[in-house]
Amino acid sequence: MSQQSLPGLWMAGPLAPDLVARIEPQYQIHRGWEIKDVPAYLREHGAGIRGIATSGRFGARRDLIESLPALEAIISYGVGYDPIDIDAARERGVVVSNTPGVLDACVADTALALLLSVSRRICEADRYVRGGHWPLKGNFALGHSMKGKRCGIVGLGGIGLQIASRAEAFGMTISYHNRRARNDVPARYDYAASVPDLARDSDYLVLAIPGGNATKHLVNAEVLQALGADGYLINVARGTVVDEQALIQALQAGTIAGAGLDVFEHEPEVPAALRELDQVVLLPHIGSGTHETRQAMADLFIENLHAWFGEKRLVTQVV
Ligand SMILES: NC(=O)C1=CN([C@@H]2O[C@H](COP(=O)(O)OP(=O)(O)OC[C@H]3O[C@@H](n4cnc5c(N)ncnc54)[C@H](O)[C@@H]3O)[C@@H](O)[C@H]2O)C=CC1
Ligand SMILES: O=C(O)C(=O)COP(=O)(O)O
Repeated sequence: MSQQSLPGLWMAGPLAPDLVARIEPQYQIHRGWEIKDVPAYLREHGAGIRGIATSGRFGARRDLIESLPALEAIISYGVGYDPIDIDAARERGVVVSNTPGVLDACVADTALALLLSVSRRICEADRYVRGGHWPLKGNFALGHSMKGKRCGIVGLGGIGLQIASRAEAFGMTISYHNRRARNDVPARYDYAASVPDLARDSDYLVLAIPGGNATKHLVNAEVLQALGADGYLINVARGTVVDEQALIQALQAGTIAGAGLDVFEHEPEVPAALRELDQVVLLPHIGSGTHETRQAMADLFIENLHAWFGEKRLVTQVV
């Protein structure tokens, strides 16, 4: 096939090089982030662009979706699709896929790593040894045991359920908040009708809910107050779910005990006020960041891509 007759793909940002190398022979890739004059480029090439290849980071805005007349499908890498304008896609009859399921275990592992780190003060203790404080100041301060503590999960979906089973293995009890109670989860998981209610009854409030407008600042000053001075916040969801300024104030005032955060409101920028706090563990959005999981995500992304352009179907369809 000549390059011209391959399906055209608008790539919204630099996806993993090995993924791009795998699809490059079968698609004509337009590297959107490298194009200076997008309107002029689209006037010339737009008619051949049938797909957008993107991720939960790069998204797909309404203006891009509306400016591609031949667009059929948005294929996204990652499960979260909050920066993809789903309404715009639906209005245009454009289908959207993501990569759910294959990353659940990995992201749940990250959540548990954060739970352990804040409870046992692992990162602080590491800094204590490296800083040469041990011989001078003696034994390090005590942490908290996770056994017997209450783990409240906001968003009991694919990732949330894997967090629940791991937390149970550490001897924790599980409660959760979703829009509705689930009847397909263990009956011992208590349902809380609101996030403040869940926070009030939790020692650890763990966020595993989608981002976007519907969940923006769901965790605010009221929720943090409800979590209380002995409570910890763990966020492996999206930075936008938490009012970051309210979180900083709660941590500085000791309204909550600490936080473990993989995601931030304006990542990769992380407020200096958070970086200064010892009781906070900060990760650079590595929830799904293992070789194995990224490979599985790339495989599912490519399955969706080929399924759409080969058979007009998607394996994991959002809309
Ligand atoms: N830190 C990281 O690297 C990663 C973060 N994520 C984030 O985790 C999120 C969850 O992923 P999955 O578990 O695969 O999704 P999922 O769709 O399986 O689960 C989400 C759960 O949240 C619930 N929910 C959705 N909106 C809600 C609302 N407004 N109020 C209450 N409950 C609500 C749903 O009913 C569902 O049970 C993703 O959307 C993504 O933003 C996902 C992968 C990696
Ligand atoms: O799948 C998701 O939603 C993710 O957050 C995955 O992380 P990434 O954006 O691929 O680093």
